[in-house]
Amino acid sequence: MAAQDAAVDSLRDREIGVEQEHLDRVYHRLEEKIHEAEFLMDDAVKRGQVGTPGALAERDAQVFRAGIHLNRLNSEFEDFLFGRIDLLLGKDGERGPDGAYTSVEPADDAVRGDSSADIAETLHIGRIGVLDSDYAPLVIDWRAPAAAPFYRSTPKDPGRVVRRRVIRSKGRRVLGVEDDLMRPELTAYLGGDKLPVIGDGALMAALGQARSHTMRDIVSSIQAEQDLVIRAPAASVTEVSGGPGTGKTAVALHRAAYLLYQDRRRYAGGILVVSPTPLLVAYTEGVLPSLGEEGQVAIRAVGSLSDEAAGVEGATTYDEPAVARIKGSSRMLQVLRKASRGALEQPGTARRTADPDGQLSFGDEADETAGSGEGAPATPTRLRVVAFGARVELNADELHRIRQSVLGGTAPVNLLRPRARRMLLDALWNKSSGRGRYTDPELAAELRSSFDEDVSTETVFLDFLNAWWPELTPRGVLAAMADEKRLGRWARRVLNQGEVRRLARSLKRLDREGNGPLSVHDVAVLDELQTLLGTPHRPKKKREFDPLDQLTGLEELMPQREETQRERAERLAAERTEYAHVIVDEAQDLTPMQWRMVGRRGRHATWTIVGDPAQSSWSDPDEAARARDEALGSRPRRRFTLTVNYRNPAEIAELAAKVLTLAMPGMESPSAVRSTGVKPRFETVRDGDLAASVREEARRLLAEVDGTVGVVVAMNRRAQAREWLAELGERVVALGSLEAKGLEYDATVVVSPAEIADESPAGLRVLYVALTRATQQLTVVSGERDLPDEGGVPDLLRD
Ligand SMILES: Nc1ncnc2c1ncn2[C@@H]1O[C@H](COP(=O)(O)OP(=O)(O)OP(=O)(O)O)[C@@H](O)[C@H]1O
Repeated sequence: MAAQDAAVDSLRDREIGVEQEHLDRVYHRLEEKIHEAEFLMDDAVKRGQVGTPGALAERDAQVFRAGIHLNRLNSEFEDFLFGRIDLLLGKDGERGPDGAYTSVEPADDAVRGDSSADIAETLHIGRIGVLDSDYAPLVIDWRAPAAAPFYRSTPKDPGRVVRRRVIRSKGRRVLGVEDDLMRPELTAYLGGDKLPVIGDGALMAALGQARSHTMRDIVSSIQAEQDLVIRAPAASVTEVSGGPGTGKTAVALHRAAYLLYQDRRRYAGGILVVSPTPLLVAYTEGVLPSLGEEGQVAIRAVGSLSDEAAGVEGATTYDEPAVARIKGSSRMLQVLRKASRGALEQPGTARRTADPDGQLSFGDEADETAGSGEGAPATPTRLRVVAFGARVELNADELHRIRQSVLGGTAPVNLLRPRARRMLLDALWNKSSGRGRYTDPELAAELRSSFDEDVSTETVFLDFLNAWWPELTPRGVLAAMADEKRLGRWARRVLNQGEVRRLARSLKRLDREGNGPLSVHDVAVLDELQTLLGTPHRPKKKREFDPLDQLTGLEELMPQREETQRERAERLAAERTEYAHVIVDEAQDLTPMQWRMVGRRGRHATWTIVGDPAQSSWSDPDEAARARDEALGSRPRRRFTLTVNYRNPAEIAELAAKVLTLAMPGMESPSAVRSTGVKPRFETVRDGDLAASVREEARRLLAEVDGTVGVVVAMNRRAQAREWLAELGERVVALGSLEAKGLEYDATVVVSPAEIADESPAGLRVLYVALTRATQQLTVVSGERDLPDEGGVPDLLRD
């Protein structure tokens, strides 16, 4: 036995040596390329000094190319080279642009009658492609067509692949190799020797690794069904569904990298990834840089998607479910349409001004109303100006009619101000003595234009216009909705009284300008208001001219420039309002109002949408599905389903499936790819001390696993749970049930399933999410409310 082990070890060492030699060759070539690039940069600088337009253009082009080389080659990839495939002879002898043979199917005579065959081609796969000096491929970029068989080939459908090898390396050192044999029935030869096979597969090795607080890329172990999604053509909409842990998030991020590789020019318009929570953004944002992509992809939480509305920090608070339900619903749109127009009228407190008729007016003696009293200045109800030596006045009714007439139609309110101004002048003119003074049209027109000029530059008129048709801000309108009476008017026949009260109350945290903490659902409301209100055009400040700006993408490739790649990505994301491709992660959770917000960012985009209806925390999935359809319009869709759960061991998946049956009867669970033999544990609260029970369990799990422990509680226990765990160090995280979405931990503690399930109408689905976060171990801690049996199993999780 020992002799056999030693033989395996020496075979493994030999194969590691073989790959080490290859990696050495690759690095040697990379160094040559770096020297070339440095030379190009030097040369480019010299050319820049010549100063003729031709030389400058050439310099720019050279700097651009050299920038690409330097930036990519200097990137510290931890495992630059990670895969290899050994292939049979292909059907045709054609080579693709990367130097590899293109055929997927083996030639008819590739396998001999005695089931033996020769390896005709070996390809190494890495994060970027490298050609040797004769343009033969040393490493193929993982996204190139020639690399597809590395992911697609299976023993059932092997194509030309005989052996698929995952190479583990760090920097310049190869640490290990794991092989999968795709054609075990063959006796294959490589250079006359029998093809060796090491280990039993890379996938299991990857899945067994401890988790950290950031997601890893899966580039070396993408599975066939996932690869189909990643490389699906970009046209229109790609929809991916699949249960927890099937790799939807991973696939979506790899797809972003693939699309950029495939058509960088097209996606220079940016890729937006919409994530449900800031926690999931933080968890996933390292994946794209590890794939060599950064600048063009913006990963944003749905609560910070609308910069205009939310500011850079975004929203992190959550409304109670009943309020979230109102704010997210498409009924809200009707309310906002009315509010955005109604907010022009400001009841305010200023009615008690010194106007002789007891009315608020602008003009003559009684105008200084703005700023009097507390709260917003009231909307003036009279405009009085002096024209041709006489007073001309518009009363409340006349003003009302003008307002209604300007507001007819659907144009954004703030953009209607010039029209309002014009109609006011028309009305004043019609009442003035100027009208009818001349019959000659030219003279009449001249008089009219000097009337307009005189009246519209008068302070009285300007102040009136500012108060009567103020520029509205989304936050200001939102704050106006905190007034229950006004909101009641705007929501008539749309929301019932109870809903109006709840909604108004939830907005009381904002001050009059709308400053104050925003909830995640407020953001989509603000974004909608932004569209309904519009932004008046203001001339932009001119930027200084920089010739390098003309080369798109150059800044991203020039690490020595002041702005870092990340800063640039953030700036571009903030400046961008529309994207070339939109990826929606956890799409089942977007509310109708959020779909509208996201839809506006991808009006001309192609889309990738990943989600799982069984994990939806939105109470009316049908309504959300309709809103999704509206956002996507009639674009054709291509649908994929992922079926294998790579995260949870079978023991945990089985338990979660019980809740799935309650939450979505008839819905199938994905099949778990591995089993650990460790069953979930059930604990009940001891001595009524929930904190101590949870803490003790978290501590126990910390000792059991190498990586992270997540403790999931009902949303209203979030703050409490953080305190319970404060002393246990950084490997433990406390999460509200809605925050657990998309995340994973080596071990999790789910606290009181009943509390989580009762939290909202979608509570059972939220519980299903909570139960599917662990890669190794799960403990459920039950309180009284969970009605645990003698084994501690809560009511909801019993057979
Ligand atoms: N092909 C793969 N090779 C290695 N690991 C994988 C593979 N596919 C998925 N995983 C791992 O499985 C875990 C789950 O993946 P991911 O978070 O993308 O799933 P998901 O479908 O988005 O899950 P959920 O719906 O629960 O959020 C991650 O740790 C991911 O790295």
